[in-house]
Amino acid sequence: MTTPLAQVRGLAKAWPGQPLFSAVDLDVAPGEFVAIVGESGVGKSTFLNCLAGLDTVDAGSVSIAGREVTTLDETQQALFRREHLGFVFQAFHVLPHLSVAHNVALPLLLQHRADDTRVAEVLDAVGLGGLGARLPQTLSGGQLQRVAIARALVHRPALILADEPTGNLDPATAAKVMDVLVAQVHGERAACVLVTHSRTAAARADRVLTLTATGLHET
Ligand SMILES: Nc1ncnc2c1ncn2[C@@H]1O[C@H](COP(=O)(O)OP(=O)(O)OP(=O)(O)O)[C@@H](O)[C@H]1O
Repeated sequence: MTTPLAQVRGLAKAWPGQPLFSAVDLDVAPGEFVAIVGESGVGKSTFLNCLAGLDTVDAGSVSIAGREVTTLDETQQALFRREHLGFVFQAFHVLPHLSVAHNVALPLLLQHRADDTRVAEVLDAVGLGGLGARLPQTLSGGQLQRVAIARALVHRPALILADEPTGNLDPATAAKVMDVLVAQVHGERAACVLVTHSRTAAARADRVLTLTATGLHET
């Protein structure tokens, strides 16, 4: 059996006065695409943040690429994320004063691996070829979402975490974005955890799991 790229055991999380989930177990293999669905407010985005070390956990362990993420200090977590993770947030977090190409290049620049050819390649892949010199404010919401996706993929991360990446897109563009994610996962053997309310997007995953208060369940 392939060693999991991400392994979660007994994860539990509550906000003050608001228990979310407990007993969450998950294995994601390299080259595997997992979709997580579930009722609004159950804690899907929080779960992704826990995987990325962006939110603390109350119990359990998260191992990614053989490293126990929950025991790293903040600096170590930031370096770990930079190298191993690509994160597509619900809010795009695109930097307004940088060009589209510069925004997409950031993960490479942070690792001192500038690569204009790769930036052009991912912009092409998400249908934004030729828009690299533009400023984000001149793009539509759907185009900004694709900038965020290109930025999450540009450094070929081992694990892609995507929070509703097609939420702002029309069906045709959403399908194209899912094509890019699937190609990255299956072509580059990245692992991907996608959180979505879209049945169409979830259907592109290898496995669909439902998050409830008592864990992740096969659907
Ligand atoms: N930093 C935070 N501090 C306190 N409560 C929070 C925080 N982040 C999220 N929550 C609360 O935790 C609950 C779960 O939020 P989360 O966004 O993880 O759910 P979700 O399943 O992704 O929801 P949706 O499908 O609507 O996006 C919500 O009630 C939210 O208000």
